[in-house]
Amino acid sequence: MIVAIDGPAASGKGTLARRLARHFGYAYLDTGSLYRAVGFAVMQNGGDPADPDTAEAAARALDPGILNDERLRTDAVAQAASKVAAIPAVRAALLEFQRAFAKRPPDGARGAVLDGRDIGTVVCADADRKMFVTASVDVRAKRRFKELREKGHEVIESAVLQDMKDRDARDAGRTVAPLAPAEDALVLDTSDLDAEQVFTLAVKYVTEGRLG
Ligand SMILES: Nc1ncnc2c1ncn2[C@@H]1O[C@H](COP(=O)(O)OP(=O)(O)O)[C@@H](O)[C@H]1O
Ligand SMILES: Nc1ccn([C@@H]2O[C@H](COP(=O)(O)OP(=O)(O)O)[C@@H](O)[C@H]2O)c(=O)n1
Repeated sequence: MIVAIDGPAASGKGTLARRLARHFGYAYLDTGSLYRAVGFAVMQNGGDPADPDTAEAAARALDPGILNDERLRTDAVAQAASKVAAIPAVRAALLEFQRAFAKRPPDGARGAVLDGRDIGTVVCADADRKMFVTASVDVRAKRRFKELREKGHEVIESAVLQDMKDRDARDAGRTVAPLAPAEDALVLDTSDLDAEQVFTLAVKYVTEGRLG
């Protein structure tokens, strides 16, 4: 069973994906952390995340050991991630890792949940279940602001909102694998739903293949 979850920043995809994976005993891959790790590596070397050769080299040299590093979770790294993510050679370099994870999940798990921007459209276009989790940009910026504040980051709400708008525009506007719901995805607008309500809907959908 492959479950694909896509959506814009701070829509709640990671929260949902992690919980679904735990519930069903599936493996979980946060594909955004791959792009964040590439953006972070370029920044560490003082490079330009928008430079194709620099970003591709960082993607090819990616060390999966860094994927859970807290330093990837900043807004600056998110911006760099969305710049490297618009480069086709970077996406190509990361594709095989994601597909292999979905096909042969680690630890013999019987399924995999992947979240990102292009899982249902490109990485796992034949996924058994596809969801597109979204919410208004104001709601998403509030969620991310609260999350970053709780982690002790010094952030300004208006800057988080502006960063999110910039990133949404870059992710939806790029030519390769733009952010968009797959034709056969279940769209869940979580603007007025808490994480528990979203999880309940998603469990029903994964189990039954539909909501009605
Ligand atoms: N339905 C929801 N309602 C309110 N807050 C939520 C909801 N889903 C997730 N959150 C919170 O919003 C923040 C962003 O969620 P996250 O799952 O990281 O989003 P994404 O993976 O889409 O960027 C987190 O602090 C999370 O706890
Ligand atoms: N499958 C994916 C996942 C992330 N990304 C890029 O990586 C950036 C960071 O993704 P993320 O999922 O960690 O971001 P959040 O939604 O957690 O804020 C996004 O803004 C996209 O540009 C992508 O292009 N394709």
